[in-house]
Amino acid sequence: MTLSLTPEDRLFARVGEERLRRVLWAFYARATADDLLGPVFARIGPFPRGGWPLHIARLEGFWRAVTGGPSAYRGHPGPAHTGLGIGPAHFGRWLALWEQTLGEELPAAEAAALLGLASRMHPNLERHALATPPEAVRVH
Ligand code: HEM
Repeated sequence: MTLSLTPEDRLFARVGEERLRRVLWAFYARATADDLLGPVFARIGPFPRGGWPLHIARLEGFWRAVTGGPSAYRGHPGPAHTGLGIGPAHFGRWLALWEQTLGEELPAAEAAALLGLASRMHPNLERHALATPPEAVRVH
């Protein structure tokens, strides 16, 4: 019998949970120090303290889920990006830093796969980012 696993199913095992965690801490160290992205992440607290351990744990759950690993993540990434005041420039920078971090932390195939996943999520997340927050919608 042949197991028909997609590349994403095997991705979590290939990356490994320790390396995934290292990627996330390295990425957010970079993102929080970035002139464009940093101020947006201030809401989570001073990196690496404040709400960061919890936030990274949440993001780890998300990346475990999308790479086919065991995960208890049940969040809604789209709406989390509404009302932050971010747009295409932020996403462009986010993806550039993601690519840079992946290139430093992972072998080329795994780096490319994780970059591909984020690139595919980009349009949907950006659509949410540009949407009007529900609380700002005027009711006539
Ligand atoms: C393709 C690119 C991106 C991916 C894959 C991504 C992924 C995520 C995920 C999975 C969460 C957690 C959602 C939850 O709480 O369940 C999150 C939250 C967040 N993201 Fe992103 N993100 C991206 C781009 C960005 C950009 C460009 C910014 C701008 C700086 C940003 C800022 C944030 C912030 C501030 C939160 C926390 C929101 C809150 O709970 O207060 N993200 N992101």
